[in-house]
Amino acid sequence: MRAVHFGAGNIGRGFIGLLLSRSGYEVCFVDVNDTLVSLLQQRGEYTVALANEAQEAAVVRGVTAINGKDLERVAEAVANADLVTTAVGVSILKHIAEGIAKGIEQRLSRSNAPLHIIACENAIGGSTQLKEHVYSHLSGEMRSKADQYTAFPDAAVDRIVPIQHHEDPLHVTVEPFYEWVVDRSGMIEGFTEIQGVHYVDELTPYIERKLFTVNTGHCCAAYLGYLQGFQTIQEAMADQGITAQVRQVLEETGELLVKKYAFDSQEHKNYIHKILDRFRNPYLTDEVIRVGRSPIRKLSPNDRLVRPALQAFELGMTPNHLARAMAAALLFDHTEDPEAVELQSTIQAMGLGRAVTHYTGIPENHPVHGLILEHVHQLKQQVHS
Ligand SMILES: NC(=O)c1ccc[n+]([C@@H]2O[C@H](COP(=O)([O-])OP(=O)(O)OC[C@H]3O[C@@H](n4cnc5c(N)ncnc54)[C@H](O)[C@@H]3O)[C@@H](O)[C@H]2O)c1
Ligand SMILES: O=P(O)(O)OC[C@@H](O)[C@@H](O)[C@H](O)[C@H](O)CO
Repeated sequence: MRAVHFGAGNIGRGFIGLLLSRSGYEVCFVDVNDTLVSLLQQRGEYTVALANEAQEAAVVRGVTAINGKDLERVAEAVANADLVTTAVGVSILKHIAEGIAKGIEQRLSRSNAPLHIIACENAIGGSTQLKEHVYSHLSGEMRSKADQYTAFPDAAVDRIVPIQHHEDPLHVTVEPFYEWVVDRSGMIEGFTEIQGVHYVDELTPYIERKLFTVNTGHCCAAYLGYLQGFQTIQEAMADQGITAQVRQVLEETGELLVKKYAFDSQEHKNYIHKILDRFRNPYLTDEVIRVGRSPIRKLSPNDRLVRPALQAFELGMTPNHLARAMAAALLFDHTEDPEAVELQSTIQAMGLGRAVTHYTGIPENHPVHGLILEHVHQLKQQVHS
Protein backbone atom coordinates (compact mmCIF):
# COMPACT_ATOMS: atom_id res chain seq x y z
CA MET A 1 0.00 0.00 0.00
CA ARG A 2 1.22 3.48 -0.82
CA ALA A 3 0.65 6.63 1.23
CA VAL A 4 1.59 10.16 0.25
CA HIS A 5 2.06 12.38 3.30
CA PHE A 6 2.39 16.18 2.92
CA GLY A 7 4.68 17.72 5.57
CA ALA A 8 7.76 15.79 6.75
CA GLY A 9 7.94 17.92 9.91
CA ASN A 10 7.50 17.00 13.55
CA ILE A 11 4.04 15.42 13.38
CA GLY A 12 4.59 14.11 9.86
CA ARG A 13 7.66 12.05 10.78
CA GLY A 14 6.99 11.58 14.49
CA PHE A 15 3.38 10.46 14.31
CA ILE A 16 1.63 10.03 10.95
CA GLY A 17 4.58 8.56 9.02
CA LEU A 18 5.35 6.22 11.92
CA LEU A 19 1.79 4.88 12.20
CA LEU A 20 1.34 4.52 8.45
CA SER A 21 4.60 2.63 8.15
CA ARG A 22 3.60 0.30 11.02
CA SER A 23 0.37 -0.39 9.14
CA GLY A 24 2.31 -1.58 6.12
CA TYR A 25 2.29 1.59 3.99
CA GLU A 26 5.27 2.71 1.95
CA VAL A 27 5.30 6.39 2.85
CA CYS A 28 6.29 9.08 0.36
CA PHE A 29 6.70 12.44 2.11
CA VAL A 30 6.10 15.67 0.20
CA ASP A 31 7.87 18.71 1.67
CA VAL A 32 9.39 22.00 0.57
CA ASN A 33 12.33 21.73 2.96
CA ASP A 34 15.22 20.67 0.67
CA THR A 35 17.32 19.20 3.50
CA LEU A 36 14.52 16.95 4.76
CA VAL A 37 13.60 15.87 1.24
CA SER A 38 17.12 14.95 0.15
CA LEU A 39 17.96 13.14 3.41
CA LEU A 40 14.74 11.09 3.22
CA GLN A 41 15.53 10.25 -0.42
CA GLN A 42 19.12 9.24 0.37
CA ARG A 43 18.46 7.20 3.50
CA GLY A 44 14.92 5.87 3.00
CA GLU A 45 14.52 5.68 6.77
CA TYR A 46 14.60 7.73 9.97
CA THR A 47 14.35 7.21 13.73
CA VAL A 48 11.69 8.14 16.28
CA ALA A 49 12.40 8.10 20.03
CA LEU A 50 9.88 8.20 22.85
CA ALA A 51 10.25 10.91 25.49
CA ASN A 52 10.16 8.65 28.52
CA GLU A 53 12.66 7.12 30.91
CA ALA A 54 13.54 4.25 28.57
CA GLN A 55 13.83 6.55 25.50
CA GLU A 56 12.82 3.58 23.29
CA ALA A 57 13.56 4.24 19.62
CA ALA A 58 12.02 2.87 16.43
CA VAL A 59 13.33 2.94 12.86
CA VAL A 60 10.77 3.92 10.21
CA ARG A 61 11.87 2.18 7.02
CA GLY A 62 10.75 2.15 3.41
CA VAL A 63 10.13 5.89 3.13
CA THR A 64 11.01 8.33 0.39
CA ALA A 65 10.30 11.97 -0.44
CA ILE A 66 9.38 14.39 -3.21
CA ASN A 67 9.94 18.12 -3.31
CA GLY A 68 6.56 19.85 -3.05
CA LYS A 69 7.61 22.36 -5.73
CA ASP A 70 7.77 19.54 -8.29
CA LEU A 71 4.03 19.52 -9.11
CA GLU A 72 4.28 16.83 -11.78
CA ARG A 73 5.91 14.30 -9.44
CA VAL A 74 3.52 15.22 -6.62
CA ALA A 75 0.54 14.65 -8.92
CA GLU A 76 1.93 11.32 -10.09
CA ALA A 77 2.45 10.15 -6.50
CA VAL A 78 -1.11 11.15 -5.54
CA ALA A 79 -2.48 9.43 -8.65
CA ASN A 80 -0.81 6.17 -7.58
CA ALA A 81 -1.53 6.37 -3.84
CA ASP A 82 -3.96 4.40 -1.68
CA LEU A 83 -4.04 7.16 0.93
CA VAL A 84 -3.08 10.84 1.21
CA THR A 85 -2.47 12.53 4.57
CA THR A 86 -1.24 16.00 5.55
CA ALA A 87 0.40 17.72 8.53
CA VAL A 88 1.57 21.04 7.08
CA GLY A 89 -0.43 23.57 9.14
CA VAL A 90 -4.02 24.50 8.32
CA SER A 91 -3.02 27.76 6.59
CA ILE A 92 -0.75 25.82 4.19
CA LEU A 93 -3.53 23.52 2.94
CA LYS A 94 -4.37 25.90 0.09
CA HIS A 95 -0.78 25.68 -1.15
CA ILE A 96 -0.77 21.87 -1.47
CA ALA A 97 -4.22 21.71 -3.08
CA GLU A 98 -3.11 22.10 -6.69
CA GLY A 99 -0.79 19.07 -6.65
CA ILE A 100 -3.51 16.95 -5.04
CA ALA A 101 -6.07 18.15 -7.62
CA LYS A 102 -3.75 17.30 -10.51
CA GLY A 103 -3.18 13.86 -8.97
CA ILE A 104 -6.92 13.27 -8.64
CA GLU A 105 -7.46 14.24 -12.30
CA GLN A 106 -4.73 11.82 -13.47
CA ARG A 107 -6.05 9.06 -11.26
CA LEU A 108 -9.70 9.45 -12.29
CA SER A 109 -8.74 9.40 -15.98
CA ARG A 110 -7.45 5.83 -15.59
CA SER A 111 -9.05 4.23 -12.52
CA ASN A 112 -11.99 4.34 -10.14
CA ALA A 113 -10.00 3.11 -7.14
CA PRO A 114 -11.12 5.03 -4.07
CA LEU A 115 -8.77 7.57 -2.49
CA HIS A 116 -9.01 8.87 1.08
CA ILE A 117 -7.43 12.23 1.89
CA ILE A 118 -7.04 13.01 5.60
CA ALA A 119 -5.80 16.37 6.90
CA CYS A 120 -4.12 15.83 10.29
CA GLU A 121 -4.07 19.46 11.39
CA ASN A 122 -5.21 21.19 14.58
CA ALA A 123 -8.43 22.54 13.15
CA ILE A 124 -12.12 21.80 13.05
CA GLY A 125 -12.97 20.36 9.64
CA GLY A 126 -9.37 20.28 8.33
CA SER A 127 -10.04 17.72 5.60
CA THR A 128 -13.25 19.54 4.63
CA GLN A 129 -11.23 22.75 4.22
CA LEU A 130 -8.65 20.90 2.13
CA LYS A 131 -11.42 19.49 -0.07
CA GLU A 132 -12.67 23.03 -0.80
CA HIS A 133 -9.17 24.11 -1.84
CA VAL A 134 -8.68 20.99 -3.99
CA TYR A 135 -12.10 21.33 -5.65
CA SER A 136 -11.35 24.95 -6.59
CA HIS A 137 -8.76 23.46 -8.99
CA LEU A 138 -11.16 20.89 -10.56
CA SER A 139 -13.72 21.27 -13.37
CA GLY A 140 -17.41 20.60 -12.62
CA GLU A 141 -17.19 17.24 -14.34
CA MET A 142 -14.11 16.22 -12.36
CA ARG A 143 -15.76 17.32 -9.11
CA SER A 144 -18.74 15.02 -9.72
CA LYS A 145 -16.41 12.13 -10.42
CA ALA A 146 -14.27 12.98 -7.40
CA ASP A 147 -17.43 13.01 -5.26
CA GLN A 148 -17.82 9.31 -6.05
CA TYR A 149 -14.25 8.09 -5.75
CA THR A 150 -12.46 10.39 -3.30
CA ALA A 151 -13.26 11.06 0.36
CA PHE A 152 -11.96 13.71 2.74
CA PRO A 153 -12.81 12.41 6.24
CA ASP A 154 -12.09 14.90 9.02
CA ALA A 155 -9.72 13.90 11.80
CA ALA A 156 -8.35 14.84 15.22
CA VAL A 157 -4.69 14.18 15.99
CA ASP A 158 -2.99 14.37 19.35
CA ARG A 159 0.69 13.85 20.14
CA ILE A 160 3.03 16.52 21.48
CA VAL A 161 6.06 16.82 19.23
CA PRO A 162 8.29 19.81 20.05
CA ILE A 163 10.72 21.55 17.71
CA GLN A 164 13.66 19.14 17.33
CA HIS A 165 17.29 19.99 18.03
CA HIS A 166 19.30 16.88 17.09
CA GLU A 167 22.48 16.41 15.13
CA ASP A 168 20.48 14.17 12.76
CA PRO A 169 17.82 16.41 11.14
CA LEU A 170 15.55 13.38 10.55
CA HIS A 171 15.53 12.08 14.12
CA VAL A 172 12.46 13.03 16.10
CA THR A 173 11.58 12.69 19.78
CA VAL A 174 7.88 12.42 20.56
CA GLU A 175 5.79 12.02 23.69
CA PRO A 176 4.62 8.42 24.26
CA PHE A 177 0.89 9.31 24.18
CA TYR A 178 -0.99 9.51 20.88
CA GLU A 179 -4.55 9.65 19.63
CA TRP A 180 -5.69 9.78 15.99
CA VAL A 181 -9.45 9.85 15.48
CA VAL A 182 -11.03 9.72 12.01
CA ASP A 183 -14.64 10.35 10.96
CA ARG A 184 -15.80 7.03 9.55
CA SER A 185 -19.01 8.60 8.21
CA GLY A 186 -16.93 10.49 5.64
CA MET A 187 -15.25 7.37 4.22
CA ILE A 188 -15.78 5.17 1.17
CA GLU A 189 -16.39 1.45 1.82
CA GLY A 190 -13.53 -1.01 1.51
CA PHE A 191 -10.87 1.14 3.21
CA THR A 192 -8.16 -0.85 5.02
CA GLU A 193 -8.06 0.56 8.53
CA ILE A 194 -4.83 2.15 9.76
CA GLN A 195 -3.59 0.42 12.93
CA GLY A 196 -3.79 2.73 15.94
CA VAL A 197 -6.51 4.96 14.45
CA HIS A 198 -9.83 5.23 16.24
CA TYR A 199 -12.71 5.45 13.74
CA VAL A 200 -15.88 7.19 14.96
CA ASP A 201 -19.28 8.00 13.44
CA GLU A 202 -19.36 11.56 14.79
CA LEU A 203 -16.05 13.44 15.06
CA THR A 204 -17.18 16.79 16.54
CA PRO A 205 -17.12 15.72 20.22
CA TYR A 206 -13.62 14.30 19.76
CA ILE A 207 -12.10 17.26 17.94
CA GLU A 208 -13.74 19.79 20.28
CA ARG A 209 -12.64 17.82 23.35
CA LYS A 210 -9.08 17.69 22.03
CA LEU A 211 -8.84 21.27 20.75
CA PHE A 212 -10.63 22.84 23.77
CA THR A 213 -8.56 20.86 26.30
CA VAL A 214 -5.10 19.99 24.97
CA ASN A 215 -4.73 23.04 22.75
CA THR A 216 -6.59 25.57 24.91
CA GLY A 217 -4.58 24.57 27.97
CA HIS A 218 -1.35 24.42 25.98
CA CYS A 219 -1.65 27.91 24.49
CA CYS A 220 -2.74 29.32 27.85
CA ALA A 221 0.51 27.95 29.40
CA ALA A 222 2.51 29.27 26.42
CA TYR A 223 1.12 32.83 26.43
CA LEU A 224 1.23 33.25 30.22
CA GLY A 225 4.67 31.62 30.27
CA TYR A 226 5.90 33.97 27.54
CA LEU A 227 4.68 37.00 29.50
CA GLN A 228 6.63 35.84 32.54
CA GLY A 229 9.81 35.23 30.54
CA PHE A 230 9.76 31.40 30.56
CA GLN A 231 11.33 29.65 27.57
CA THR A 232 9.52 26.30 27.75
CA ILE A 233 6.14 24.83 28.64
CA GLN A 234 7.90 22.67 31.24
CA GLU A 235 9.26 25.83 32.96
CA ALA A 236 5.89 27.58 32.73
CA MET A 237 4.08 24.55 34.21
CA ALA A 238 6.51 24.54 37.15
CA ASP A 239 5.08 27.95 38.10
CA GLN A 240 2.16 27.43 40.48
CA GLY A 241 0.34 30.57 39.35
CA ILE A 242 0.44 29.51 35.69
CA THR A 243 -0.58 25.91 36.44
CA ALA A 244 -3.53 27.23 38.46
CA GLN A 245 -4.65 29.39 35.51
CA VAL A 246 -4.27 26.53 33.03
CA ARG A 247 -6.34 24.33 35.33
CA GLN A 248 -9.00 27.05 35.62
CA VAL A 249 -9.25 27.53 31.86
CA LEU A 250 -9.64 23.75 31.48
CA GLU A 251 -12.33 23.67 34.17
CA GLU A 252 -14.15 26.29 32.11
CA THR A 253 -13.90 24.38 28.82
CA GLY A 254 -14.57 21.16 30.77
CA GLU A 255 -17.86 22.53 32.08
CA LEU A 256 -18.83 23.45 28.53
CA LEU A 257 -17.85 20.04 27.08
CA VAL A 258 -19.59 18.07 29.84
CA LYS A 259 -22.77 20.15 29.33
CA LYS A 260 -22.65 20.05 25.56
CA TYR A 261 -21.79 16.37 25.05
CA ALA A 262 -22.97 14.86 28.37
CA PHE A 263 -19.44 13.56 28.99
CA ASP A 264 -18.95 11.83 32.32
CA SER A 265 -17.67 14.59 34.58
CA GLN A 266 -15.17 12.39 36.47
CA GLU A 267 -13.79 10.96 33.23
CA HIS A 268 -13.32 14.46 31.89
CA LYS A 269 -11.49 15.48 35.10
CA ASN A 270 -9.16 12.49 34.59
CA TYR A 271 -8.64 13.56 30.96
CA ILE A 272 -7.62 17.07 32.14
CA HIS A 273 -5.34 15.60 34.79
CA LYS A 274 -3.57 13.45 32.23
CA ILE A 275 -3.11 16.40 29.89
CA LEU A 276 -1.56 18.56 32.62
CA ASP A 277 0.90 15.70 33.25
CA ARG A 278 1.68 15.52 29.53
CA PHE A 279 2.49 19.27 29.51
CA ARG A 280 4.89 18.65 32.42
CA ASN A 281 6.68 15.69 30.76
CA PRO A 282 10.29 16.18 32.02
CA TYR A 283 11.70 14.29 29.02
CA LEU A 284 10.41 16.94 26.60
CA THR A 285 11.59 20.50 26.04
CA ASP A 286 8.75 22.29 24.30
CA GLU A 287 9.31 25.97 23.59
CA VAL A 288 6.59 28.50 24.44
CA ILE A 289 7.13 30.17 21.07
CA ARG A 290 6.19 26.92 19.25
CA VAL A 291 3.09 26.35 21.34
CA GLY A 292 2.06 30.02 21.06
CA ARG A 293 2.91 30.22 17.33
CA SER A 294 0.44 31.90 14.95
CA PRO A 295 -1.61 33.86 17.52
CA ILE A 296 -3.96 35.20 14.81
CA ARG A 297 -4.96 31.63 13.94
CA LYS A 298 -5.33 30.79 17.61
CA LEU A 299 -7.54 33.88 18.17
CA SER A 300 -9.73 33.14 15.14
CA PRO A 301 -13.46 32.44 15.65
CA ASN A 302 -13.31 28.65 15.14
CA ASP A 303 -10.18 27.94 17.11
CA ARG A 304 -9.29 26.88 20.70
CA LEU A 305 -10.07 30.15 22.50
CA VAL A 306 -12.93 32.07 20.89
CA ARG A 307 -15.08 29.10 19.90
CA PRO A 308 -15.31 27.57 23.41
CA ALA A 309 -15.67 31.03 24.99
CA LEU A 310 -18.67 31.95 22.83
CA GLN A 311 -20.23 28.51 23.19
CA ALA A 312 -19.84 28.73 26.99
CA PHE A 313 -21.37 32.22 26.97
CA GLU A 314 -24.34 30.93 24.96
CA LEU A 315 -24.87 28.28 27.65
CA GLY A 316 -25.03 30.95 30.37
CA MET A 317 -21.44 30.67 31.59
CA THR A 318 -18.96 33.55 31.97
CA PRO A 319 -15.76 32.51 30.15
CA ASN A 320 -13.52 34.56 32.38
CA HIS A 321 -10.40 32.37 32.15
CA LEU A 322 -10.73 31.94 28.39
CA ALA A 323 -10.92 35.75 28.14
CA ARG A 324 -7.70 35.97 30.18
CA ALA A 325 -5.99 33.45 27.88
CA MET A 326 -7.12 35.53 24.86
CA ALA A 327 -5.73 38.64 26.55
CA ALA A 328 -2.39 36.88 27.01
CA ALA A 329 -2.46 35.86 23.32
CA LEU A 330 -3.00 39.51 22.37
CA LEU A 331 0.18 40.38 24.26
CA PHE A 332 2.30 37.73 22.48
CA ASP A 333 4.79 39.95 20.66
CA HIS A 334 7.51 37.49 19.63
CA THR A 335 9.27 39.28 16.78
CA GLU A 336 10.15 36.11 14.86
CA ASP A 337 6.53 34.99 14.56
CA PRO A 338 4.99 36.72 11.49
CA GLU A 339 1.46 36.52 12.92
CA ALA A 340 2.59 38.01 16.25
CA VAL A 341 4.21 40.88 14.35
CA GLU A 342 1.04 41.45 12.29
CA LEU A 343 -1.15 41.23 15.40
CA GLN A 344 0.91 43.84 17.26
CA SER A 345 0.99 46.26 14.33
CA THR A 346 -2.78 45.90 13.84
CA ILE A 347 -3.36 46.64 17.53
CA GLN A 348 -1.15 49.73 17.17
CA ALA A 349 -2.96 50.87 14.04
CA MET A 350 -6.59 50.08 14.97
CA GLY A 351 -6.55 50.23 18.71
CA LEU A 352 -7.06 47.19 20.95
CA GLY A 353 -10.88 47.10 20.92
CA ARG A 354 -11.24 47.12 17.15
CA ALA A 355 -8.35 44.68 16.70
CA VAL A 356 -10.06 42.22 19.08
CA THR A 357 -13.21 42.36 16.95
CA HIS A 358 -11.20 42.14 13.74
CA TYR A 359 -9.47 38.88 14.73
CA THR A 360 -11.98 37.16 17.00
CA GLY A 361 -15.20 38.29 15.33
CA ILE A 362 -16.54 39.26 18.79
CA PRO A 363 -18.47 42.56 18.48
CA GLU A 364 -17.40 45.50 20.66
CA ASN A 365 -20.70 45.47 22.55
CA HIS A 366 -20.42 41.77 23.50
CA PRO A 367 -19.73 41.10 27.22
CA VAL A 368 -16.84 38.74 26.34
CA HIS A 369 -15.18 41.59 24.39
CA GLY A 370 -15.25 43.73 27.54
CA LEU A 371 -13.79 40.88 29.60
CA ILE A 372 -10.89 40.43 27.17
CA LEU A 373 -10.03 44.13 27.35
CA GLU A 374 -10.15 44.12 31.17
CA HIS A 375 -7.74 41.19 31.27
CA VAL A 376 -5.35 42.85 28.82
CA HIS A 377 -5.14 45.85 31.15
CA GLN A 378 -4.66 43.64 34.22
CA LEU A 379 -1.98 41.51 32.57
CA LYS A 380 -0.12 44.61 31.36
CA GLN A 381 -0.10 45.99 34.90
CA GLN A 382 1.19 42.68 36.27
CA VAL A 383 3.96 42.49 33.69
CA HIS A 384 5.10 46.04 34.46
CA SER A 385 4.86 45.73 38.27
N1 LIG B 1 3.75 19.25 16.76
C1 LIG B 1 2.69 18.89 17.43
O1 LIG B 1 2.74 18.65 18.65
C2 LIG B 1 1.37 18.72 16.73
C3 LIG B 1 0.43 17.83 17.28
C4 LIG B 1 -0.81 17.67 16.66
C5 LIG B 1 -1.08 18.37 15.49
N2 LIG B 1 -0.14 19.21 14.99
C6 LIG B 1 -0.49 19.89 13.74
O2 LIG B 1 0.26 19.29 12.69
C7 LIG B 1 0.56 20.27 11.70
C8 LIG B 1 2.06 20.31 11.49
O3 LIG B 1 2.67 20.68 12.70
P1 LIG B 1 4.21 20.36 13.01
O4 LIG B 1 4.42 20.68 14.43
O5 LIG B 1 4.56 19.04 12.48
O6 LIG B 1 4.89 21.51 12.13
P2 LIG B 1 6.29 21.45 11.37
O7 LIG B 1 6.62 22.86 11.05
O8 LIG B 1 7.28 20.65 12.15
O9 LIG B 1 5.97 20.63 10.04
C9 LIG B 1 5.32 21.18 8.93
C10 LIG B 1 6.05 20.72 7.69
O10 LIG B 1 5.30 21.14 6.55
C11 LIG B 1 6.23 21.52 5.57
N3 LIG B 1 5.58 22.39 4.57
C12 LIG B 1 5.34 23.72 4.61
N4 LIG B 1 4.78 24.14 3.47
C13 LIG B 1 4.65 23.04 2.68
C14 LIG B 1 4.15 22.82 1.37
N5 LIG B 1 3.65 23.83 0.63
N6 LIG B 1 4.18 21.56 0.86
C15 LIG B 1 4.68 20.53 1.60
N7 LIG B 1 5.18 20.69 2.84
C16 LIG B 1 5.15 21.92 3.38
C17 LIG B 1 7.34 22.22 6.33
O11 LIG B 1 8.53 22.32 5.59
C18 LIG B 1 7.46 21.32 7.55
O12 LIG B 1 8.41 20.30 7.34
C19 LIG B 1 -0.05 21.58 12.22
O13 LIG B 1 -1.34 21.73 11.70
C20 LIG B 1 -0.13 21.35 13.71
O14 LIG B 1 -1.13 22.12 14.33
C21 LIG B 1 1.07 19.39 15.57
O1 LIG C 1 0.15 23.16 16.41
P1 LIG C 1 -0.59 24.39 16.89
O2 LIG C 1 0.13 25.66 16.60
O3 LIG C 1 -2.02 24.39 16.47
O4 LIG C 1 -0.64 24.25 18.49
C1 LIG C 1 0.54 24.15 19.23
C2 LIG C 1 0.47 22.97 20.19
O5 LIG C 1 -0.56 23.20 21.12
C3 LIG C 1 0.15 21.67 19.43
O6 LIG C 1 1.04 21.45 18.38
C4 LIG C 1 0.16 20.47 20.39
O7 LIG C 1 1.47 20.12 20.72
C5 LIG C 1 -0.55 19.30 19.76
O8 LIG C 1 -1.78 19.68 19.26
C6 LIG C 1 -0.69 18.13 20.69
O9 LIG C 1 -1.51 17.17 20.10
